[in-house]
This record gives sequence, C-alpha cells and structure tokens, in this order.
Amino acid sequence: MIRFDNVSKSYPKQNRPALREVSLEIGRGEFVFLVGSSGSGKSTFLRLILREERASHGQVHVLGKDLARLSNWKVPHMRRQLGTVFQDFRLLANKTVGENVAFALEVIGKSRGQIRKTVPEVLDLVGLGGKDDRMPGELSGGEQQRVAIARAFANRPMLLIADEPTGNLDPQTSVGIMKLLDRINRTGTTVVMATHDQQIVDQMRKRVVELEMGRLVRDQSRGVYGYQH
Ligand SMILES: Nc1ncnc2c1ncn2[C@@H]1O[C@H](COP(=O)(O)OP(=O)(O)OP(=O)(O)O)[C@@H](O)[C@H]1O
Repeated sequence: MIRFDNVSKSYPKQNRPALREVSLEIGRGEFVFLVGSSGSGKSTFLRLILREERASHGQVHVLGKDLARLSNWKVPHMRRQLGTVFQDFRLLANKTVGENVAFALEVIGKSRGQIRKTVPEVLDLVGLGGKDDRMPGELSGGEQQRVAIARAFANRPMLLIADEPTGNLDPQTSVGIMKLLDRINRTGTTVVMATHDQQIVDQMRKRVVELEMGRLVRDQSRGVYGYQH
C-alpha cells in the first residue's frame, strides 16, 4: 500500500532535512499512528504520500506506484484513490453538509444518480443521517469533522490519510471520531494518522511509528504514544 525506501526530504533554505533515510512499509488494511514532537517530520511524511511534495532522495511507492515516476497529469487520478482529513476540517462554508459530500463525488465524475444515493449513505455511516441540509457553521467541531470524514470516505478510498484529525476537539468528541476511523479501517481502508493525542494512541493500541528530527526511531505494533512532549 505504502513503501518508503530510504527516503529523505530537504526543503529549500533549511539547514536540516525534514526526513532522513526513512524506510518502512504499510500494508493493506493497517492502522498506523504517526507520532513525534512538533517539527519531527510527520506532515512531511504525509505530504510525500499525497505527492504534495517529492522526496529529495529515495523512493516513495503508494498503491503500487513509484511517485517519482508518476507524471503530473496522473497525480489527480492517484489522489482520487485516497481520502484526506485534517485538523481544521476544510469544509466549504457556503455549501450544505450534503453538498460538501456531493461536491467531492462530482469532481471525480460520479453520476447524479450515484451521488444522490451515496450522500445519505455516508452521512448515515458517520452518524449525521438527516443533517444533509445543515450548514457547516451550524455544527459542532466533532460534527464538522464527521462531515469531513464522510467526504473523505464517500469514494471508498483504499487509503485514508489523517493529519491530527482530533487536534481541535475535546477528548470525548475525539473518542467518537476515533471510533469512526476504526470502523472505516475495519471496512478494509488503510488509515495513516499523524497525532499528538497520547490518550488516543494509548487506548487504541495500533501500530505506532515515531519520528524524531526526521528519523524513524520506533516502529511498534500495538504500540503506545511513548514519548514526552
Ligand atoms: N514547506 C516547508 N518549507 C520549509 N521547511 C518546511 C516546510 N514544511 C516543513 N518544514 C520544516 O520541516 C521540518 C518538519 O516539519 P513537519 O511539518 O513535517 O513536522 P511535523 O512533525 O508535522 O510538525 P507538527 O507536529 O508541528 O505539525 C520542520 O523543521 C519544518 O520547519
């Protein structure tokens, strides 16, 4: 699903690389927490998977493709097979909940019929059945994140990338979001999630990959958060 072979990433004008010689493999259906202190390289790792950035050295394979060899025009097609969720939800504020989910399906060319069927299904799945016509601004943070997850999952992606999805939520709401991501993972979707949330990582006991100053320093199955920040 994902393979990093000796991957380094340096940004221009930075005196140390954001990632250094990182190698790891993430298989189909895994749930992986990416942890590490601020600036350790977690977002860079995720941006390389999404091909928002390219590796400076080494190879990144996602869904069987060597991303360095993937031509630019094929990147949108690759990204359609991934779902993304962020700390700040990134919903379209002037569209309803239903329209937010529908929009994600429109841009990938789904038919109106498919969209009409899928939107209520995924909103039900995330526990927001019947809220199609609400505006994002009328919802709580946890509900907005559920909409973002519905949107990311609408296309049943093989891989879901989440960058601190509970970063703006209180602990109880975060637990609900994690249950949802766990459920999505159980449908077969691989989940890779960067987080600072010790409680969640310790509770869920999934694979934990830790970065420190750009290096992979720990890769533990059924792991714990394990470092002080
Ligand atoms: N676009 C960029 N240009 C230059 N330097 C960058 C860029 N993005 C990240 N960096 C640098 O790369 C290093 C790793 O940053 P990254 O955002 O990947 O860390 P992080 O672990 O996600 O941090 P956080 O937990 O705060 O989100 C940092 O030193 C950061 O300053």
